[in-house]
Amino acid sequence: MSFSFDGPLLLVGAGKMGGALLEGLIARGFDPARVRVQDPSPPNDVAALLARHGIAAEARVENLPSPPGVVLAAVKPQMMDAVFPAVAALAGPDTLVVSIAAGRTLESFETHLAPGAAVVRAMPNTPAAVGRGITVCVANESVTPAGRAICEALMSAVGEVAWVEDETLMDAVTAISGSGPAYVFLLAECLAKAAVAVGLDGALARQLARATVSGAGELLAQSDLDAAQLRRNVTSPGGTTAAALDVLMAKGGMEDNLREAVVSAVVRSRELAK
Ligand SMILES: NC(=O)C1=CN([C@@H]2O[C@H](COP(=O)(O)OP(=O)(O)OC[C@H]3O[C@@H](n4cnc5c(N)ncnc54)[C@H](OP(=O)(O)O)[C@@H]3O)[C@@H](O)[C@H]2O)C=CC1
Ligand SMILES: O=C(O)[C@@H]1CCC=N1
Repeated sequence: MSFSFDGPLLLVGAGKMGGALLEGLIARGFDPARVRVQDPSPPNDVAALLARHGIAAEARVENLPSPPGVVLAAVKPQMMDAVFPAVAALAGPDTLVVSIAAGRTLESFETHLAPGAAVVRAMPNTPAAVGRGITVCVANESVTPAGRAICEALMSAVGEVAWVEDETLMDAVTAISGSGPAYVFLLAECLAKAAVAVGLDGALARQLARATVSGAGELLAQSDLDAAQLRRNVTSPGGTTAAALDVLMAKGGMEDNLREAVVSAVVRSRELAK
């Protein structure tokens, strides 16, 4: 994997998502010596990752030997206006700014940067930590093909990458793939609770839920069949799955519920832009 930019990678906000990206990048060969991290108090698991690779977590990064090649802005959207102006002051003419903040527009970064600054708005997800993420990106007009290639190299190190040209689609992307892992983890939680309700002990319930959700996910990833066919393959006529799906697929069931949930996430993403 080649990461062809000069200067350090400056990660601003090494929390759950910034930490997951860094973990994935280092695991796939990004040189930790090129990383600077601004985060006054990373969570314990990220602090341990940084310590393992000799990376300091700095309360505020000020003295860089050269402008960062890439700034990865990964603080909470609500904090970005407070944090980003000082970070923007470190940027040079060739710095590529990549924001992963939900809702925050390209314009909200451009206002703090010199005219013509290259900015990408990206939406990754936490499976990036195990190289199984998906990131959707949109670039402003100043991002060159080389800038896109740098962003593509960074994000494809931790999973799949897709680009959109219409920034307004990013709210929908956020609601689907950014937040989506939480919906799947909730499914695993609910499955484990249901298992207990029908008589299994908690440990076996959690084991079955974890193996079933991750195994089904892996089958979906590896199979040529689509999700609907894989579902039909489990569903013997008149059998147990059909009995369960009659409940889940009833009007007001999972499809309606998930659509409402996604719409709610889209609305929230738009609110975070303000
Ligand atoms: N979590 C996810 O699945 C995804 C998150 N995102 C986006 O990633 C961003 C981060 O989200 P997430 O990782 O969940 O949030 P976290 O709160 O886990 O991470 C943000 C980190 O920034 C730290 N921080 C606070 N102040 C500063 C500062 N002045 N300079 C640098 N860092 C600071 C926080 O510390 P402290 O906790 O002490 O405040 C925290 O460690 C958000 O914008 C979110 O929209 C995008 C895709 C998926
Ligand atoms: O919940 C959030 O706002 C962030 C963005 C997508 C996933 N987590």
